[in-house]
Amino acid sequence: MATTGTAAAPDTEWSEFKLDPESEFRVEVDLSSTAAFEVVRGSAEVFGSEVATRAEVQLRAGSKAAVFSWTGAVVRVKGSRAAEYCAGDTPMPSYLNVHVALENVRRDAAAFSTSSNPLSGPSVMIVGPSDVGKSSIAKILANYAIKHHHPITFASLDCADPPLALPGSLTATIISRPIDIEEGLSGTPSSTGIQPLVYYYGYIDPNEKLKLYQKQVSLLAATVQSKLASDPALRTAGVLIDTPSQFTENPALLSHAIEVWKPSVILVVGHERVYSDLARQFQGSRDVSVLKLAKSGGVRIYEYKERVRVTVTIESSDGTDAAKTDMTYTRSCISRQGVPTRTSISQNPRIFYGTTKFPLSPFSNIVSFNELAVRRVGDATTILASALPIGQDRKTQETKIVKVEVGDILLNSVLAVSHADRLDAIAPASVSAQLSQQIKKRL
Ligand SMILES: Nc1ncnc2c1ncn2[C@@H]1O[C@H](COP(=O)(O)OP(=O)(O)OP(=O)(O)O)[C@@H](O)[C@H]1O
Repeated sequence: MATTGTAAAPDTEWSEFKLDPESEFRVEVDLSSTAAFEVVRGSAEVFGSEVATRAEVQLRAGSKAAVFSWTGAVVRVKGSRAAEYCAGDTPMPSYLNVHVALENVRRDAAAFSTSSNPLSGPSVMIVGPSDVGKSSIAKILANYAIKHHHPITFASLDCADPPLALPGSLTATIISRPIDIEEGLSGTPSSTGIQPLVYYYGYIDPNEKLKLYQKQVSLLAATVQSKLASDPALRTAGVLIDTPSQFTENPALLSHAIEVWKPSVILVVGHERVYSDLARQFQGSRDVSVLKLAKSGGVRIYEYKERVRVTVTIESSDGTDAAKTDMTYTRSCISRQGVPTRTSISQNPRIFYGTTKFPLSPFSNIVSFNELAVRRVGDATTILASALPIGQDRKTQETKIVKVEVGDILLNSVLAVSHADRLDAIAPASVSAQLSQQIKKRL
């Protein structure tokens, strides 16, 4: 479909766009300022969340959005935009087909489940390289499930960009309301009142401490599965599992996650080789279906330069504009530049102060160091393999619990607050999702 819209207007004025049925309006906001859009007529959605008519939706600096309409709509936009256009060629019909198939499985699971033979809904793992729209597809499928009144479990194994916690975390949550368009999952209250489940891995690349990462993935899977087993509504709705791009590069990561999560559907987005490997592996299987999904043309890979500019903004932030900056860019920038993760985390005010719509009120809670027991998972010292005790290898060091002497070593560090009730249970325990302590302020 040809691009339609009004001629370039000043940032403060609305520009109107007419959307044909099954087309979407894509907008990329400038890195330095914000924008807003409104659905004037018709019905439209953003990643499956319906947009109210005549309600202004704010878009953060550097963010991208796709306003999709099944039946046609008129949208208008204002603010600083780097790009905007309408596209008629979208993979949304194929995403809807997947949803319909998942919905059939949910319906059958609910209809034929008995106490002696409890049936489960689909467990869907989404796999693909970086920037192909995996998280967006997970959101679309979650929102569509919620439209059918299914509270659904949403797990993210993407430790670089977890939707609900600090980078370095693996998370799972139950969502029963449409995902907030402006704030994402972190701005979507769970009407079930259940806190998100967070396991802290502490690095943004799963390969950095492979054994530790796999251990945390297994723990998250086991906890989610036991929750689903005890709750028929959640079990029949199933689970959506978003994964990091490294799963397409390191087969050990992918096969381990498949082993512990036991997905019934694997959606492969934008990666032929992984799709054909998995399709071959599960050929003829009645338990696992492997499907290939097309990447949306709207998902654009960020240029290295763009990512660097955003990081600079965050690091010199005073809590205003940078507070609205999307972590997606930060994360990629950190990994590319080799900047220590914790520096950028502690200097990103959004994590501690929230956003304009959902402000947080962090507070200091003075605790004597004598009352704190600080432990690090993994031995930071690099010991020669030949110097390790017999039967131990470097991998076992990655999950070792090491005592940390409180002091300067914690400067600029963010600590996870463990739910463990005993020190020797720290490793298998989840951590608090309500992390609002900035240790450096107290040192
Ligand atoms: N159809 C679309 N039109 C415009 N932008 C889109 C579209 N789909 C996704 N995006 C945007 O593209 C960016 C990348 O999408 P997303 O985070 O879903 O990809 P991903 O594969 O999960 O990335 P990563 O592996 O790096 O976490 C996001 O900013 C998202 O808002």
